[in-house]
Amino acid sequence: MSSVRSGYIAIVGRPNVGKSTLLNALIGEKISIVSRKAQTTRHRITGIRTDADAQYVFVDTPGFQTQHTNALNRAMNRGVTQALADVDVVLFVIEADRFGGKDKVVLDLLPADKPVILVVNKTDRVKDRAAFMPFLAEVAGKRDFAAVVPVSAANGKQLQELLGETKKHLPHAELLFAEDEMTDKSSRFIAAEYIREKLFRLLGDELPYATTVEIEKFEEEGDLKRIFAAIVVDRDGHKAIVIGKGGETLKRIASEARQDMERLFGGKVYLEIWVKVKSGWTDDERLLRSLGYE
Ligand SMILES: Nc1nc2c(ncn2[C@@H]2O[C@H](COP(=O)(O)OP(=O)(O)OP(=O)(O)O)[C@@H](O)[C@H]2O)c(=O)[nH]1
Repeated sequence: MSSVRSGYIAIVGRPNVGKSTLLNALIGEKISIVSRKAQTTRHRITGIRTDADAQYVFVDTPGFQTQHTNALNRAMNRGVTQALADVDVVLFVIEADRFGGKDKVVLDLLPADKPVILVVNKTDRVKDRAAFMPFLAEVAGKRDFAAVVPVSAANGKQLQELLGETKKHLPHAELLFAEDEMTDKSSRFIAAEYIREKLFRLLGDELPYATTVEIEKFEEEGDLKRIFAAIVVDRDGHKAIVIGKGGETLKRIASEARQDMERLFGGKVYLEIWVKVKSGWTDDERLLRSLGYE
């Protein structure tokens, strides 16, 4: 049996409990964007943390990111539960000072037979320590949690404990992802990867084989990033596919990629994308290199 553990983890919870902050705190600087191959799997990988003895692969569970309860309900119907069936362990995040209806909605979605760790976040905000213990006990009684771990994602408190509890539920397995599949590439590269990922997701089989993304300008002003990107195709017909009827496809690609970037970069993003035809670009070695395909 391998002494290394490696598995999939979903971070769920109602909007605003700190899921993105927690993910970023757990994976640190090492941001891993999925390769094209990996995107064909059911989950989108949002980050990978590799320690000497464990690899934690965090996956996105669509539906939990939303601010809108209606959309959350719709997502539930689309089978969020099913998506969770594949992960090894679920981190269910709540805030340290409340457990409300929306938390309950999420909790009720979690498969009964899956290890779920209750992550009580934002402990730095707890003022009334005497009231916190009974609160913890009450929430902890709402299901058979694999563990209960109070943390502060923002201050990096108790994250080792959380990783330790999480690790117990990862299968003994060789690394799911080789070290070289993990990147700590530049924001520029990540921006391009997000757009590629949307292209792949929205166009699927229709995606023209020779398509790539070029970041033409990447400007930062405080918290705001202005990103100008081109989707490069090699035929006019392909351009039409990427743009879609009435520009719908391109609009969706841009809007979804922008939301992902804002989540990852933690600030506002202004994203402008256009589609460029460069015939025969696949043969142009210099261009390929400039796009990161060396
Ligand atoms: N005080 C405190 N604030 C936190 C902590 N973790 C996250 N926050 C704040 O809580 C807010 C929501 O955090 P996010 O990480 O965006 O929450 P989320 O669950 O990913 O939110 P959605 O994307 O809407 O689902 C932000 O303002 C964070 O700065 C924490 O440990 N302590």
